Amino acid sequence: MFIPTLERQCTSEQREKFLPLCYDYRIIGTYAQTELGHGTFLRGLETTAHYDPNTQEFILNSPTISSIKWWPGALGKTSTHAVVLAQLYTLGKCHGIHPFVVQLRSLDDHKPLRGITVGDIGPKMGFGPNDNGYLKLHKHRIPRTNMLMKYSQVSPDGTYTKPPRSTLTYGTMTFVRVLIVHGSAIALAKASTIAIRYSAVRRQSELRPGEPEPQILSYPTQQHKLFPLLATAYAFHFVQLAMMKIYTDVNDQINNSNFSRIQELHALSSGLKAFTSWVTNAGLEVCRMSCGGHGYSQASGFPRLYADFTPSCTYEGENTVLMLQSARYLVKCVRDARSGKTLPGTVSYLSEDVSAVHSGGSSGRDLSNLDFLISLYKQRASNQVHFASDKVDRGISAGMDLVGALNSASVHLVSAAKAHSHYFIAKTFVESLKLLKASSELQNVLHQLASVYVFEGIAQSSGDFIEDYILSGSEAKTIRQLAVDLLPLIRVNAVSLVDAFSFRDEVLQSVLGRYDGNVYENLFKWAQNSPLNKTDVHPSYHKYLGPLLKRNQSKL
Ligand SMILES: CCCCCCCC/C=C\CCCCCCCCCCCCCC(=O)SCCNC(=O)CCNC(=O)[C@H](O)C(C)(C)COP(=O)(O)OP(=O)(O)OC[C@H]1O[C@@H](n2cnc3c(N)ncnc32)[C@H](O)[C@@H]1OP(=O)(O)O
Ligand SMILES: Cc1cc2nc3c(=O)[nH]c(=O)nc-3n(C[C@H](O)[C@H](O)[C@H](O)COP(=O)(O)OP(=O)(O)OC[C@H]3O[C@@H](n4cnc5c(N)ncnc54)[C@H](O)[C@@H]3O)c2cc1C
Repeated sequence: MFIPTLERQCTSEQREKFLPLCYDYRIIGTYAQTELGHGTFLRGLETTAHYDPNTQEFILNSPTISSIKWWPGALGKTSTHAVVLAQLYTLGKCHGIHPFVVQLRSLDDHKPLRGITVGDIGPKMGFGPNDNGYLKLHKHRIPRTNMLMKYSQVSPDGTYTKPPRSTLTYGTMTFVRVLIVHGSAIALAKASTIAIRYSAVRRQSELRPGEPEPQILSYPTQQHKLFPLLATAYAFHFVQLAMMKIYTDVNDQINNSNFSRIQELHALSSGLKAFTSWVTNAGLEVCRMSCGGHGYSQASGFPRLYADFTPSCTYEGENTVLMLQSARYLVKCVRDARSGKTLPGTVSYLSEDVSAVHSGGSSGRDLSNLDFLISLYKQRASNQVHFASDKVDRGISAGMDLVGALNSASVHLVSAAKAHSHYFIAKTFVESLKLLKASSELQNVLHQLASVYVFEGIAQSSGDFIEDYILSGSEAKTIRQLAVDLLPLIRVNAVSLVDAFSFRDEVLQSVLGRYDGNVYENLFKWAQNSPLNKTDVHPSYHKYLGPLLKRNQSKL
């Protein structure tokens, strides 16, 4: 995050000064924004940067215990520099959060500089090798030119020039949220690879006396656990491509001082980061548990994969907070639509009349047609967004202010943002396949994946579709069955579909997911390397177990 921030927030002179040092690994930096007391509420950050016009320096301080920077990756022991987000004060006025480049450690002996106290925050659930750290600043002075001044400036006499948009400071977070969508796709693809390969190797139980034990991948329940997640990994792959394209386009516009789509990008990236990381987080556990006991071994690769992925739901914007950010924009879009304004692409459906025609019992509608089903996802999203928006309006009519009305409707707002994100993902998956140049055989296989993703997505949220009369109960049941009927067809290509992710064994780091499927021999070999097996009799025997046993044997 250090380099992307410099690339996005530096003036051209600052780029020339700092970026070569980064690219050549002459300095190593981190992004120090979160504090002990605040991670979400950025306007509440307490670190201060007071401008001293006499020396043309900023004086940085951590004024309270809660202002100590806390969590930044590689801050504890590795980074020589940091982008520090601090409240800017100049000529006696506070201008809010701004980014400053701060050198933390000497480039000669790596010791912390004067006014800098840094260290590691201690063991975490995962990311063991990463020294997430703390930073306490005490009257630490930096040159005026170390404030990143592409968008806002402080002149030598202390005069402040404000940015065209205050939220431009948040641009790096948007970029990383887009990367996390990619990270979700990768993590779920890895977990699917491990679980499906292992399920093809593992044989268990005797269905009928005398018959060989079947591969567990042949059980419909195992397929029902894993194949929708496999399809989701493919869906997220296409979504991250689409998300990165939108990000690049909007970022190019921003670089040309066109800020018209910055809100739409923030809302979409926030919703997709939250949606994909939540789904992936849960999916990793389903994949682990589908591998039985061996899934719980470090040898499976799942414990580390989960421990390293799960903070994706928290960092770079806690998921609930980001869903609320997305929903806040959607409510604004409903208002704009109702006042006749044209809405941008990813939200234009909110101005369409997508009112459902209740299907009743036998609808005669083609419930296997993906384009039709995507229109139902659209209906569901539109209904949820309008419902939540109306709730906000009712809150205001009841005398609440906007903040109060948004907060009171927040549970529904999160549901609406989830439905919006889900519609975007399902639509993007189906549309991406139409554009794919592939053989008819491959198109057929991918269509099966898109179908099981769309069917299962409705099955798992059928309440949304039934409550709003988008589907009847019997139609929802039919769609649920359509998903189950697809499973044996996907089974034929399941291993090939995970092999297609092309994870090398060294990257997958999983004995269960080895490409050669030689699991048992390698599990046994892996166990031999366990530290506990260095000696046949563990040293602790002589200190504890031996004396205990001998003492009790003498009583026999
Ligand atoms: C091109 C090169 C590509 C290279 C790709 C390489 C290949 C990659 C391969 C694989 C990828 C896998 C790897 C994936 C992992 C990536 C690494 C992950 C490591 C990350 C480590 C974690 C780092 C961190 O956690 S850094 C700290 C993160 N902190 C946050 O995110 C804080 C979250 N909180 C907030 O953002 C705030 O709540 C808030 C600012 C959103 C809201 O605060 P507020 O109350 O002050 O404001 P309001 O709600 O009133 O909003 C005000 C106003 O601002 C708008 N807004 C807010 N944020 C933004 C934004 N980001 N952009 C635009 N606009 C924003 C908001 O909408 C409001 O607008 P209004 O118009 O409504 O007023
Ligand atoms: C592994 C890891 C790496 C990190 N790396 C970095 C880094 O490099 N740099 C950096 O600056 N930070 C980093 N962070 C910090 C991270 O960005 C924050 O933890 C994150 O932004 C969440 O903020 P918080 O911890 O204050 O959670 P909080 O916001 O306190 O969240 C706690 C709960 O409060 C709820 N909540 C908060 N606000 C609202 C609201 N307005 N409405 C409804 N509910 C709300 C949340 O939904 C959540 O359930 C990292 C964190 C982790 C775990």
